[in-house]
Amino acid sequence: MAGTGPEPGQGYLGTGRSLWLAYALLLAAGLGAILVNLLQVLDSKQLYLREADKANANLAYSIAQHAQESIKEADIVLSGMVDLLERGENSPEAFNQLLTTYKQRTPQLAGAFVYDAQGRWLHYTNPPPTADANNFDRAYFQHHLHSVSRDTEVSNPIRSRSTGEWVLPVSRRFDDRDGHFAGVVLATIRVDHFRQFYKLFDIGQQGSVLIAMNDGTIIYRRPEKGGDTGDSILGSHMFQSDLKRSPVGLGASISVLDGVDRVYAYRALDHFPLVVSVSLSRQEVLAEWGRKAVVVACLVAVLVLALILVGGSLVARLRKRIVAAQSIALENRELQHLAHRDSLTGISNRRQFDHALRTEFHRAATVGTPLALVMIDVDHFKSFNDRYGHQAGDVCLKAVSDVLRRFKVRAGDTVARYGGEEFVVLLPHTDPAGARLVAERIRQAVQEQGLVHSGNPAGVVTVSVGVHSMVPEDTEQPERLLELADAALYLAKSGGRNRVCMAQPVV
Ligand SMILES: Nc1nc2c(ncn2[C@@H]2O[C@H](COP(=O)(O)OP(=O)(O)OP(=O)(O)O)[C@@H](O)[C@H]2O)c(=O)[nH]1
Repeated sequence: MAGTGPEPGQGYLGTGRSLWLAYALLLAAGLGAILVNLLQVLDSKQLYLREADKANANLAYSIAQHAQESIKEADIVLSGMVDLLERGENSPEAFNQLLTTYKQRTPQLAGAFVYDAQGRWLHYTNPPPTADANNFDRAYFQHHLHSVSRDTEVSNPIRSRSTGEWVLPVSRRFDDRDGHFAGVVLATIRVDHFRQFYKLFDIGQQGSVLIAMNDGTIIYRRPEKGGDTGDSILGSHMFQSDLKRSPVGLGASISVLDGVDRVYAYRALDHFPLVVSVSLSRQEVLAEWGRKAVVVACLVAVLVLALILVGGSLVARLRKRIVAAQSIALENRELQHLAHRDSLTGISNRRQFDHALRTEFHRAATVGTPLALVMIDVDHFKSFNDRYGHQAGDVCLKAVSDVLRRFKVRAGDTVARYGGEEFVVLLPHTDPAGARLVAERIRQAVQEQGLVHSGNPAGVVTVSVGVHSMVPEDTEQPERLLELADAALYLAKSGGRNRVCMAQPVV
């Protein structure tokens, strides 16, 4: 009987594919979770770096403002001094008193000084180191001596000759009544002023704050280890690259001074030749991110592992169930097959034949095609059993069924054991002449097998065959065909056996 479900092999194949698909989905889910997490972790890293950039930029702005204000205040002092000197209205004592007042009101100032056209000390807040002290050699003095500009000059940091501390010189020239160079006024800003301000900021253990001249000379740098006042930082990435592109910006590089990898913000001052920068160590900026990333990575790994383990075990269980269901289905199919087979001969049994007969009878009635039934009965089989034994009788029945099997040429043909030593062959689309031909061939084939049967006048096993073919009417029942074929078989038996008889036409 043709099955309705997939073949067992196909079933396993389909199941195998589904399971592989399930495993692949599990793997994809795991990989997807890892990927999403990786992207999130990378994104949060950028967030930390952006936050650091923002903090650096704000701080750089603040210290640039601070530096600018500090120098402007010193410049206001210088403007006042130049004004008084050029008007020549004050006595030396009053002028010195004025300088002292300026210094007290401007705490960032280390001192305020006036030098004549030869560099000699005229007025000062701090006394000269020697009686003949002269500042003609100072860079700021030389600048004003050779420049007609009356602008403020901020020069590279120097060690004060009066106090010995590092100072940032802010200076202007003053002229005599004829407009000739008459000397230089100088206000010095303590480098310590910047140190005190910069130590207020939280820049971590390895961050840095820098104020430098725009030729790369360090005014002050925190941390102090690795870059002193007066040293040059011109080789840094900020001076070599960033500042050439833009006066304000962000950057990241490994420090040429201490080898620390930092992210920084820098800013050139608007009115003075100074640059400030604030930087944070990349390692410190990303430390918290790194810790969180490790925790998240561990959690994701555990989750993915759990997903794979739980999912894998579910898929494995599913696999077992499917395999079990398939083997049950296979067994059922085998049982079903066995239920329709005759256990001795392996051909269809009576039940299967009854089913086929009903099906084909109704089909023939519907379509209007002939349906033939050939009934075969072994002759003198009782005597065969008696002579050769029951087992030999079984062998004989199998041999007859083997012959019949050969005559099942069409898919719709049914060869069945009807009972005992009686067999049937159901032939759809077969008219009486065709059915008779098949019946005669069966009879001959059995005889030609030459199975010795001394109880049979023919000397070998023979069969009697009854045949009937009809185009069933809608009103008729399948039993009608059976009755007529059986009647034909009776005729064959009563007519001497080993022959084929057709059913007599019914009037
Ligand atoms: N060995 C064996 N014998 C069977 C089987 N089924 C039925 N028989 C025997 O078949 C014999 C049938 O005998 P009968 O009905 O008298 O028919 P017969 O001897 O063939 O005589 P005719 O049909 O008139 O030629 C009986 O002895 C049954 O026991 C079977 O499965 N195996």
